[in-house]
Amino acid sequence: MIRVGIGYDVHRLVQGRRLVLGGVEIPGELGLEGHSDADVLLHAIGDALLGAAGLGDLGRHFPPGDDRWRDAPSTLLLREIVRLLGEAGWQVVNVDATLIAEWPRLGPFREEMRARVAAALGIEVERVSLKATTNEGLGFVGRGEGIAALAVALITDRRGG
Ligand SMILES: Nc1ccn([C@@H]2O[C@H](COP(=O)(O)O)[C@@H](O)[C@H]2O)c(=O)n1
Ligand SMILES: C[C@@]1(CO)OP(=O)(O)OP(=O)(O)OC[C@H]1O
Repeated sequence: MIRVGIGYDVHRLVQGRRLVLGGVEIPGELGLEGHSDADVLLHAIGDALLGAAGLGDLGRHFPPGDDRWRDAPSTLLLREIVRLLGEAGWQVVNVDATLIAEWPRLGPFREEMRARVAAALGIEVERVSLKATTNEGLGFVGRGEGIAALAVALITDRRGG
């Protein structure tokens, strides 16, 4: 059995917050607002994995009112999601995600992000694909008010997937 899931997330760019994307802190004046570290890329990947397994979404497992997740690294959330999938008999085959942001450019950070995502998921880095696009100056992403991310994940119940 294999199953596929999709994830989407958005966080607002604000002053006075760290910018963490794909588990990597990116220097700059603006960061993402949220209850956790607001790593929008990892949240999209986490939702895709939960969706593939039919296990709901991030808010179900990590409620925003719960102090345990305040400023929590989203790599921790991903590890917990992989644990939940494992309990249900699933393992990750691959993930593919797209960052939608005018800034920062993904290029300089892509390989470090892939390595961190792969480590959090417990899979080889070759199974993690990270891409980016701008929003061509359009809408809230285009105005630099926020960053969005989309992800797709494939999971299997077979060892070695
Ligand atoms: N935050 C981003 C956005 C884009 N890129 C790279 O630029 C290419 C062109 O983007 P367009 O939105 O103009 O199509 C895109 O394919 C990415 O390679 C990026 O690295 N980081
Ligand atoms: C990750 C959680 C954890 O409290 O909070 P946020 O960092 O605000 O992220 P979001 O994607 O808005 O919602 C999911 C939450 O469960």
